[in-house]
Amino acid sequence: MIEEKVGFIGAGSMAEALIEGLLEQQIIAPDDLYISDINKSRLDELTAKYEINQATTNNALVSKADYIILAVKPQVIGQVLEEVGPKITAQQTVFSIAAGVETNQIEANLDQVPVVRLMPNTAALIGEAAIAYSLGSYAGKETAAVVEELFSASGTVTKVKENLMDAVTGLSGSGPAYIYLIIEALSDAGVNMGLPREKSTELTLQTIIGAAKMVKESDLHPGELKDMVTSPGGTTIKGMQQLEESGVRGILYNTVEAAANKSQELKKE
Ligand SMILES: NC(=O)C1=CN([C@@H]2O[C@H](COP(=O)(O)OP(=O)(O)OC[C@H]3O[C@@H](n4cnc5c(N)ncnc54)[C@H](OP(=O)(O)O)[C@@H]3O)[C@@H](O)[C@H]2O)C=CC1
Ligand SMILES: O=C(O)[C@@H]1CCC=N1
Repeated sequence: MIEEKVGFIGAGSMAEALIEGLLEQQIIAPDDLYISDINKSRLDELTAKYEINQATTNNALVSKADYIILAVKPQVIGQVLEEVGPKITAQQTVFSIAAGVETNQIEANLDQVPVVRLMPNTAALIGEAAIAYSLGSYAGKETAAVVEELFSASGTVTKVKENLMDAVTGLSGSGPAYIYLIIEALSDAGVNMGLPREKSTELTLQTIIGAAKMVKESDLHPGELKDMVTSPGGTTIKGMQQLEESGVRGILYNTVEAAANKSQELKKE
């Protein structure tokens, strides 16, 4: 367990996923975790649920935490930084999980403080997040080690150049939602063909988990694995024809591009 104190400004769904990951994996003791939020009922809910500390103001949290995680919406990051920036010292580290917000925008409100831009996803709740990060101008190897220490139990952690963070956001930050839609649609499709809902969802889930594990563990290209499923003149290739005719590849390109572009735009909002 780490000795440092961690504070979340913003107690929304992503903060909760990270908090649950940190506690579940025993990275930090509940007594060393602080949260603040303008929504008092949400704050009460999370502090009661996880038995963590509630800070009455964002600045009260800053006075307690070694690592400060900005988990508010991108649109309010500027106002939060104006409020807390003057109180943060170079002995602390600021993490921002806000989509689109660049480290230099954050550094502009701070005095030579190490800053980490982090893009997790909600699977942190179960230790299965895809997490990417980039470092600001005052963050070096020591800060990178802190990122690993804090978040590697919440999923995979990978460092990328900051100019790739919008792409990461469009792919893996938003990605769980795309997959949930696919799971729901496949389950519906099974029901449409007569399967009971429970069976259809169970079969859908295991198919997705199995296929993902095959790609991860077999070292084979997804195309080769697809070829192994498609018997000549069989059922799979007929299904594939439908997928290709629907333009599913282009739809996925466009989906990630649209989300990444939105991430780019958020920095200006
Ligand atoms: N959800 C996700 O899957 C992911 C989200 N992110 C990023 O995480 C951040 C949070 O997203 P998410 O958890 O979905 O959003 P939420 O809206 O669920 O959480 C944000 C919380 O911050 C509160 N808040 C607003 N203003 C302030 C303030 N001035 N001081 C303190 N708290 C405040 C909000 O209260 P109120 O609701 O009353 O405004 C809300 O409870 C965003 O920047 C997003 O880009 C990154 C990766 C994945
Ligand atoms: O939808 C959003 O803006 C956030 C960022 C990535 C996932 N959720």
